[in-house]
Amino acid sequence: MTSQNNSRTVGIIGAGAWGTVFAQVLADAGSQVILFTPEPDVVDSINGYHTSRYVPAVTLPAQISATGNLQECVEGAKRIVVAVPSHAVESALSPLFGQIGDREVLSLVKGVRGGEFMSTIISRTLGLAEHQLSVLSGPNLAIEIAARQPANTVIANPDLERAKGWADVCANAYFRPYLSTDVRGCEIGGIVKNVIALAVGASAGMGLGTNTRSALITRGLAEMTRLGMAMGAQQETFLGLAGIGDLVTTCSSELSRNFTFGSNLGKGLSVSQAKVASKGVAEGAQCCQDVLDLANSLGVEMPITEAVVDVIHHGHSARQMGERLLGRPRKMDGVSLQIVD
Ligand SMILES: NC(=O)C1=CN([C@@H]2O[C@H](COP(=O)(O)OP(=O)(O)OC[C@H]3O[C@@H](n4cnc5c(N)ncnc54)[C@H](O)[C@@H]3O)[C@@H](O)[C@H]2O)C=CC1
Ligand SMILES: O=C(CO)COP(=O)(O)O
Repeated sequence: MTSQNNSRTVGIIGAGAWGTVFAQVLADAGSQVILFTPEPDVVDSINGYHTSRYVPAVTLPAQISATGNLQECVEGAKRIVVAVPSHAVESALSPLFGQIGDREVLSLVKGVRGGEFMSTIISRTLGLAEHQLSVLSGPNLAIEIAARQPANTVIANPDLERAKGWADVCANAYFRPYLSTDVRGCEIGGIVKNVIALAVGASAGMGLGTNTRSALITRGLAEMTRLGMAMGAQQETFLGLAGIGDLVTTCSSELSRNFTFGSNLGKGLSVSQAKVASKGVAEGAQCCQDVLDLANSLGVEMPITEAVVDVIHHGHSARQMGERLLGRPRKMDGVSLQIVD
């Protein structure tokens, strides 16, 4: 099936859980959507049966088709969405360098690599002009949205008209975008919440309850905000959907791969066992070292992130993580904006 070359055709690169469900969001808002994935069984399943193993028990709208040919995905598309995991962004997009023209691009990716945010890497890899890329981030568990449960999100671009353009294309009866000019803040929120969800998941896996969860969410918000402020983000972003909103969702749901990954660690699985058990990419495990490196380069203190890195990369147990955080020196309550707290 090929896309129709009209103003409502969107090409999505990446047909995992979020790319596929976002295709449904766009189709329900009136677009034709063509998904690219290198997985032939997923192409066949979407084109032949309107189903995908990434979103079980969901029948996708007829306006969605799939292709294993990257050029076919983008050639008829008026707008382009990037929905691959952070580690695959460069390999997935590099064949398209210089071919996007003046079309608008939207990143759904939540990750950081080598000190660079996804907006920077995607823009460079595709050869985009300034502000051609918008970022979508918020409390958006794909499986809930697949069931058309109400969800809000944030679309960010320093040029608000471009963010509005994307909001017009994806707003529907159950999906409501808010707007922001704070791309960096939205990206930091979407990254750090995954790391904190690993810690919260680990505490849940150890059998700990809601007090521990609230403590980690609150102090996690402080870490996220400190890093964001040190990087020029706006403080209010972290009190919005892309900050506390996504943090609460990801730290509260067994639908979250990061929460589940952490929970498996808390139950005693090794990092490699937890990775095998994971039903999709857990970006927090992929990116926690990058977040810590970024924080260290700026002199920002992120004790929960540091403890997560020690579990993911240095063989610490979930129990050791808890002991270490509880043994820290006394602090003042509240979100201090001092980079060292
Ligand atoms: N699943 C969710 O609820 C949400 C996910 N996100 C973010 O969206 C991004 C993608 O996540 P998911 O779709 O959930 O991942 P997933 O783990 O469900 O699927 C990953 C997809 O990427 C594809 N892929 C891998 N390498 C590729 C390549 N080189 N070229 C093209 N496709 C490639 C795989 O074939 C697979 O279809 C992540 O950064 C995640 O944090 C953001 C919000 C919600
Ligand atoms: O970003 C998400 C929810 O907003 C998805 O979280 P997980 O990647 O942990 O499943």
